[in-house]
Amino acid sequence: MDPMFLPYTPVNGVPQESKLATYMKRSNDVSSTLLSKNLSSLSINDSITSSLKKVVSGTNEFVPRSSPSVAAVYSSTSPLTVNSVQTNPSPTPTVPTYQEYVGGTTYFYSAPSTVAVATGSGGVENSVSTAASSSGSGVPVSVAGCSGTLLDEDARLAGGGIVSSSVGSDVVNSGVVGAPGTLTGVTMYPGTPAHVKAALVHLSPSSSTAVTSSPHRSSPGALSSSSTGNSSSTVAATPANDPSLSYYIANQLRLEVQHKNNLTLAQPDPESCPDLPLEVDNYHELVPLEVAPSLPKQHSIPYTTSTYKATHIKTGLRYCLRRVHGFRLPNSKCMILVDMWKKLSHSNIVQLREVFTTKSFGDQSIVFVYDYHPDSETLLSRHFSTADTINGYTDSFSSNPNAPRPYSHSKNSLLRQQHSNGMLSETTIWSYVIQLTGALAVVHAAGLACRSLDPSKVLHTGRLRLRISSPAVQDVVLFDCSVSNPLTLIPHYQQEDLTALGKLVLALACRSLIAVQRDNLQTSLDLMSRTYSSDLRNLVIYLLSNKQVRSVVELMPMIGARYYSQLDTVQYHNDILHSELAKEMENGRLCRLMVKLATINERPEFNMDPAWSETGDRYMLKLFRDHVFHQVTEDGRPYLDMAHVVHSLNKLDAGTNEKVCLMSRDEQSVLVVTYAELKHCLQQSFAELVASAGMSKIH
Ligand SMILES: Nc1ncnc2c1ncn2[C@@H]1O[C@H](COP(=O)(O)OP(=O)(O)OP(=O)(O)O)[C@@H](O)[C@H]1O
Repeated sequence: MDPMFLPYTPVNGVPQESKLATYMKRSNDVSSTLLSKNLSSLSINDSITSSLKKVVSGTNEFVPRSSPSVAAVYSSTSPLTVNSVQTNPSPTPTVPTYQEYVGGTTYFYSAPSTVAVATGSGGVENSVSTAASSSGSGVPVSVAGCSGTLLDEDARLAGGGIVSSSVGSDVVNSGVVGAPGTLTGVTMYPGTPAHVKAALVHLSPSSSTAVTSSPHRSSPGALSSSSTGNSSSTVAATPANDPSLSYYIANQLRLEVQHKNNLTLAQPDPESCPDLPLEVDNYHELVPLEVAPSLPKQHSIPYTTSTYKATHIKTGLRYCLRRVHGFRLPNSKCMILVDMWKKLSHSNIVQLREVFTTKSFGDQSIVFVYDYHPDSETLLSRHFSTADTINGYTDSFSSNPNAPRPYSHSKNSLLRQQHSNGMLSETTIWSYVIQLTGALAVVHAAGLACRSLDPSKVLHTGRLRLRISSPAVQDVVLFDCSVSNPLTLIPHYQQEDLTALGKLVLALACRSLIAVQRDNLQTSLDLMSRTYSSDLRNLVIYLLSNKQVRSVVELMPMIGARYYSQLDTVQYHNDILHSELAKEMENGRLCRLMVKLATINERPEFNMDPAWSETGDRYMLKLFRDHVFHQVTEDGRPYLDMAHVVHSLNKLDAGTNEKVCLMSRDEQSVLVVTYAELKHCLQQSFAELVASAGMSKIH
């Protein structure tokens, strides 16, 4: 049986079942001197008035607003003026009370008898206005630990005020929600604001009943009243501000990220790749990133290569491993270049992490480890048709590149491929040019050369983002041992890079790999001029000319003002991502808060104390949890309002001085507490758990 519903046994005037008794026991420890000192300095009116001003003036917040209740009811009398005895001379007073937790002390105040029972749908405002008009009624009748503290069956029957009451089988409004004009510093959940209700009624008449219901604390009484049998949840939708739009990452971006996460987390399938080793050096969980080609591929290096996603054993991070089969490192001179590549970092280059040789694959292989970019695609597969995927930089016309061929054949093939692949926009091509020249500029400035700037070695990693992949492979695999200094050939390779870039741009403009074959160059340039600007043509001509020493820096003036539009696009996208990130950062913060609440609330046992989560500070947190998550409508259906949840958790996280009324599940007691105190309770309780778990800190 839930201890909440134990038979009534007054302890210091507080019903046992309210659990506030346990809370008060802690407060009893406070010395009487300290108590009287606290009491003399206590001025509820002041604090409430100030919080009232704050709330009324500053906010047109959605939920929850400060409710009237406590201060409105008890505003006109000194908190120390005990006159409840006048209203109820019984030794066990019959007026309802509320309690307030101030600086570690719980104060109990009587509700005015004139407030009486606020029943039905009108009860909310009735109770408030009545309470506000009853001067001299809101007085503390006792202090925690003092005898004569009130809250009993009679008081419950008397109802009203803050204390939610249940008379017979009637569901009685708790009278906690008030007219905005009578707001105090105490927060009670007021339900959906009037303007939203009106909007909802206007937009969807069928939902009006749902949103007009006042939310109530979950309570047995309330639940029993849902005899209509309608158990559906009520969702307080806010059409003007759809929560899914306002609280969470945009859908398209979410799908993108989710897809990338799925790929990142993909696990190896031992059946499809039985030969893959379980571990290679510091990496495991190898997943091939390319299907085995049916025909042997033409490579720019005379070795077979394979690409895998792998997980680092120690860090759990994912990497891309490029394995060159059957390669034996002739000497370690080329490692100078590897070290230079490892130090080079650019947003358009796939970062090289390390290079090692291994026999784990059953042969002598060399493995290049790169950053893993999920869902990336080579430009070859993205922009060139499958029929065209033989390496276009060799001759696809015949096995003999020197064999003569008719001009019309080449041109027709080009036109056919351009037509079937479709044209890329000039903006896209310039975007590619800007990114690739940016990468080349950094590589060349570092004294290196890419040596692999062809469509199969440029990755498209989403949203027009390019990265040059597989750096350093050629430097190692094609290393000429006869050269004493590996850096001497770099200027030559840099010139080759520029030629490769020219070919790539031309191929993209013609959407054909055969466009870059020597015999087709003129035709391709003509075709290109038909659609694209002369600037782009001049850029290609400059890159393909070999009469001069070219430099990537000289491409800048050709790109010109297009840099600005590229920069604008990138920054605009960055702004969007930032705002999405801000949303998710807030969600992460709330998630951490909820994790803390969940680890504390209803914890079955802690340090051999089964009641740990049910008493003291933790009890307040439990009531707060109910206040945030377990609101119900008048007829007992769940009342779901994301805004209320978010708002309440934010206040908890901020530890505001605003007060909130927390009601026990049996609706017999109400605890008035500030968010600051709740936050303190949360921190204390969680710190106890962390310490007990033997951990230093959890964020
Ligand atoms: N760093 C990386 N992160 C994620 N995926 C990658 C990475 N590098 C390559 N890939 C993916 O792995 C697959 C194979 O890449 P690879 O470079 O081997 O292309 P390829 O066309 O097969 O080249 P090659 O002709 O050299 O075999 C491609 O789909 C590519 O998108």
